[in-house]
Amino acid sequence: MVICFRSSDSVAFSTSSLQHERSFSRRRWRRWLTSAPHLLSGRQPSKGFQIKNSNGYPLNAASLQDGLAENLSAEESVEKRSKDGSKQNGSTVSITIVGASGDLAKKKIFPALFALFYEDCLPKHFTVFGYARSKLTDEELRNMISKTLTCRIDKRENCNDKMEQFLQRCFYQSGQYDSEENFVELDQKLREKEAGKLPNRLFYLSIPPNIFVDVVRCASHHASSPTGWTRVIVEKPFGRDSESSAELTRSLKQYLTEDQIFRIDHYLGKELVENLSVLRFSNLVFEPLWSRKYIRNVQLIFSENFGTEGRGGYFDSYGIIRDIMQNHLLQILALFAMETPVSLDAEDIRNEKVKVLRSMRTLKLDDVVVGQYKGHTKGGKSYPGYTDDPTVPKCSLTPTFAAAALFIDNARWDDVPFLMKAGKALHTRRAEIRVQFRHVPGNLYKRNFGTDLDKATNELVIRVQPDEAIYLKINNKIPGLSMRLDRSNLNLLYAARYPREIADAYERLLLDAIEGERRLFIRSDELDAAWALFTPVLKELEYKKIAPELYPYGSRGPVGSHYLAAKYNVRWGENS
Ligand SMILES: NC(=O)C1=CN([C@@H]2O[C@H](COP(=O)(O)OP(=O)(O)OC[C@H]3O[C@@H](n4cnc5c(N)ncnc54)[C@H](OP(=O)(O)O)[C@@H]3O)[C@@H](O)[C@H]2O)C=CC1
Ligand SMILES: O=C1O[C@H](COP(=O)(O)O)[C@@H](O)[C@H](O)[C@H]1O
Repeated sequence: MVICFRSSDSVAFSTSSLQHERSFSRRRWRRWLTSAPHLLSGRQPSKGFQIKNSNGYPLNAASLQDGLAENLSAEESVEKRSKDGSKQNGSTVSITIVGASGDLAKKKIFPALFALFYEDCLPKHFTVFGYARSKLTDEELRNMISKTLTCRIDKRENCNDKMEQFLQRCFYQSGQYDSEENFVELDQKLREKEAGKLPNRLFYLSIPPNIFVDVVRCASHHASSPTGWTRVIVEKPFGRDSESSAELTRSLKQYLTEDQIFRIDHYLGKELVENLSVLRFSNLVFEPLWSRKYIRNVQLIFSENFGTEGRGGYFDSYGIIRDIMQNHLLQILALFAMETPVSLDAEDIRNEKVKVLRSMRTLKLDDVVVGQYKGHTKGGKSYPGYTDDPTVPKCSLTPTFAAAALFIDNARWDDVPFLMKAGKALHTRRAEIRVQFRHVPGNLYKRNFGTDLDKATNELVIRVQPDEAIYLKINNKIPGLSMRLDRSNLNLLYAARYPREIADAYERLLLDAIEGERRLFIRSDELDAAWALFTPVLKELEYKKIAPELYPYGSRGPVGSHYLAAKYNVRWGENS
């Protein structure tokens, strides 16, 4: 039996307005109950055994018992807790991917839904709808997505059967994004498939941002669930600056409440980013060191070894700061630097993230370096420059690389540089967090390190991708009769420790959205704080027409980033 037991599994039993829905799926209840027979028998669990959600909260056993006391089966008990508590013939979830013909839908969303289906993590009754302007039949949609579905290396059993079963649950509706009529048609099709069950509806906006609001208007007027929940996943970019982001939020909130909006940042769904809080808050050896007292600097590094080919049209009006720094890297920074949340509830975590973001110093132009890749020939192969893309203006000043020094003006992080670096068309593909610790005061072994004491400091590296790993650089003695020191890694390499494929970030996030878990989605005040930090410098770069430093495709990026780091006595981590 495949057990769908993820690290973000959660039970929302809080009574706050944002959290009062019962977000725990029936299938997962059933599995937990099966794995905890004492709950059914009424026997006390053996010492040390406690059912918990992934956030570490004990399950509200009393609530479970309530249902059981009425002689309801576990499943019926959960059913009874469903939103309207009515005696409907079960509930169903319809997932509509708006922009189903697009790159993200094909590359990530359909494959993630299939992976969830394969793992038995989707509700028993679910339907997937593709919606876009392209004229496709159900069969054509199935054919299109079947090409992108894969089974994990270690999960191939019945793969073809499972794919077929999944595809049979996929349907297509062609329509315009601003046509009320077309959304009425979608609603009719959704109703048909929902077949009288309590309908819950999730819309995934996998479309260019200029049509978000049209879709939300039409969907909320004509295709939202009449009795169940309706949620909307919104893809980035959430605006270009503070004003446009606030405007987007205002427009969406004409039709949706904040708790219906799931702003996705897929980096928050990555395994090693999820693990950040676990590493920090559940290991005594780290949390006490997590401050200016012991940490010299923190580096957040993103690099890709390919350019913007094929996405130049989108990229040129955003650039790397908006594409990567303002969202992915800043979200990681907030999780890294936040104070201990009151609990692992979504609102408690997001409250702490907002506090960090609001304590940050607005970024200044002096603390930013921008670059743009140029064409390069290596080993007889030619790589195009950014402006060689026909969808990019020849005179574009859009940065494809940026480095920035950020500061958090609070007691914990006062004066600690948080250096960010993000770039396209660099020498390697990598995302990592590097924490460089201070020197050991009065180090007895300092003579053994020569003059460069920086080389002797500890460094913790959290490699988000590829080859997920957490390693700590330490000093040790080389075995032998002389006293010679060496640098070694205490290394948790995920591939060695957990020899199974790591789930894609979109799987975790889709499942969370289906279950109403908001912890990994961006709240509007977080977004405002993130834009407040970057908007002035983005405007200044554009207003002053700052020319980016050119760097060759496949290189390590502009040397300017090293000067920026040096200004704060920082050396970028190895290989970056
Ligand atoms: N692709 C990626 O890797 C990532 C994408 N995103 C975001 O996800 C969203 C979707 O991305 P992606 O799939 O790449 O986008 P696409 O450009 O592939 O667009 C998705 C679909 O939207 C429709 N569409 C495209 N352009 C227009 C237009 N100008 N007016 C109306 N409809 C249009 C097309 O469908 P049809 O013509 O059939 O209606 C297209 O298939 C975007 O917001 C993007 O920023 C975020 C992270 C990564
Ligand atoms: O959001 C984005 O992310 C991708 C990188 O995602 P990854 O999961 O492959 O690391 C990036 O290529 C793209 O430009 C950006 O919009």
